[in-house]
Amino acid sequence: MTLQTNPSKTIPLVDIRGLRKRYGTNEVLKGIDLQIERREVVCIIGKSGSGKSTLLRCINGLEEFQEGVLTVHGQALKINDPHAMRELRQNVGMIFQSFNLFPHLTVGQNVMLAPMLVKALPKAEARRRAEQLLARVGLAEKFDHRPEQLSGGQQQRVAIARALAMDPEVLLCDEVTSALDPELVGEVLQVVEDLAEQGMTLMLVTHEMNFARKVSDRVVFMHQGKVHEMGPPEALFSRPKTPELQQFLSAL
Ligand SMILES: Nc1ncnc2c1ncn2[C@@H]1O[C@H](COP(=O)(O)OP(=O)(O)OP(=O)(O)O)[C@@H](O)[C@H]1O
Repeated sequence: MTLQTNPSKTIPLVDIRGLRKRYGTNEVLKGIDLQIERREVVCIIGKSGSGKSTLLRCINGLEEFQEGVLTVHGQALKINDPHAMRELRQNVGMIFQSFNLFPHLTVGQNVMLAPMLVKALPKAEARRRAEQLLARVGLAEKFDHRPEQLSGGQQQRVAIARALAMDPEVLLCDEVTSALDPELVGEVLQVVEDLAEQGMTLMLVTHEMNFARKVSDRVVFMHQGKVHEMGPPEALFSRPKTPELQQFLSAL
């Protein structure tokens, strides 16, 4: 009898091995090894300049890297292969600090655009999906509004709906509340928390430590371009092992 294995059970959704990235002579990622399982919520923390954003940008192909292997859903990221990169971008959603909505389109059109252009989804279907997603982020009634008529928190929730419209396997969030007024942070974090509870695989770069503690399955502390320490949030925040993490946490 041959033993059948289920590849989706054995291969991490995101698999990063020996990743090195340089800007000129400045090595920003110095050999990252990190595996993210399906449905896992991983928060990445660390000082400014430790390479957190660069790591996320490598995962969705926005940045080239010089060494290492990065696979998503078992497919290796090949920056020079446009077909492979198109597939990757469908599997990996990303939300940035700035919302980057198209100002001349309505909220609904912003959410419908990529599925129609990239996935060739018929307009009626794209509309139905956009309506569902906007309802999911609590903005059903804003479908025909322009982005400028929305608060920053609402615009970020539209950006989340737009990323979800491509049905990504994993969603990368890069400091999604950093550009918001403090009173608008909570509504966006709540949407992200809901996604986590619904089983979305998430990688979040965040400075919101309470949030990281609450939603993460695992927290990764980056320091000088390396994964310096990682573990479950209780252990990492309450019993940091390295002086660098102790220092980082005590400076907050
Ligand atoms: N496009 C670029 N060109 C040259 N250097 C860059 C570029 N982007 C980032 N860097 C450098 O790479 C290093 C890591 O930057 P990165 O933005 O990944 O850090 P970070 O941990 O996300 O910081 P922050 O918390 O401030 O966003 C920094 O030294 C930064 O100056």
